[in-house]
Amino acid sequence: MTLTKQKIRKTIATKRTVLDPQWLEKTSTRIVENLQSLEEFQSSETVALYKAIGGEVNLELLFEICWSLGKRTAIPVFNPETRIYEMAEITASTAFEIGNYGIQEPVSPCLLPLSDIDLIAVPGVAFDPSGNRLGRGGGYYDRMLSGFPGITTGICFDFQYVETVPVDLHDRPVDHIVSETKCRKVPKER
Ligand SMILES: Nc1nc2c(c(=O)[nH]1)N(C=O)[C@@H](CNc1ccc(C(=O)N[C@@H](CCC(=O)O)C(=O)O)cc1)CN2
Ligand SMILES: Nc1ncnc2c1ncn2[C@@H]1O[C@H](COP(=O)(O)OP(=O)(O)OP(=O)(O)O)[C@@H](O)[C@H]1O
Repeated sequence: MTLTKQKIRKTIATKRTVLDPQWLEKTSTRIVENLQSLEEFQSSETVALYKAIGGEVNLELLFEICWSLGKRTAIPVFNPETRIYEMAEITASTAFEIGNYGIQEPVSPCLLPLSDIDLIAVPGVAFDPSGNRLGRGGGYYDRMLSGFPGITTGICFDFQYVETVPVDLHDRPVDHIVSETKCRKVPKER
């Protein structure tokens, strides 16, 4: 029997609340290193990252690394009119404020069309070997990714890599899953 989405969210959320901040930082650094070893990351000119909340892998280091490599970076920003997330460019001089769901967002977003983005680093509550992703439940990334032609890379700690994630029709699998121990390439559908 597959666990329901709600049940997996609860199990992982409990594990996330007890993470040691030092472990989280150290392990996030290893994940950032692993992500940099991906060929698709190396060849990307524009990458979308995220501003971490509640026990998520912290990608803060990666923004500066991207800029020093000449890559542009973006993060999701909430559009209150459409109630969907869009991508906005982030530079070293971007000013942030606390946005929707308590996540940092740029004060004056400079929107980037998804077609300008080569790779999206996707946060998740859990991922499975087929690249299926369980998110926080808003369906926001699912909606963004449904119109995205580029590479998607799931970002998680090993404890979030589970046997199976229940899938819905709208769920789009990611192309890779990067954790602290490895970069997993998701096998293409046969
Ligand atoms: N860092 C980060 N940015 C992101 C996402 C994400 O998962 N992580 N999103 C991914 O789509 C979008 C925001 N979606 C979100 C959806 C729900 C909740 C949330 O807190 N929901 C429940 C609690 C569930 C939980 O903690 O797991 C709540 O409202 O209380 C947060 C963000 C866009 N930006
Ligand atoms: N591409 C889409 N188009 C329309 N509705 C969608 C789409 N993707 C997801 N939804 C809706 O959003 C809701 C939440 O979906 P789901 O439980 O898969 O979220 P999630 O992937 O865990 O969340 P998130 O992507 O925000 O992290 C569902 O009611 C689903 O029907």
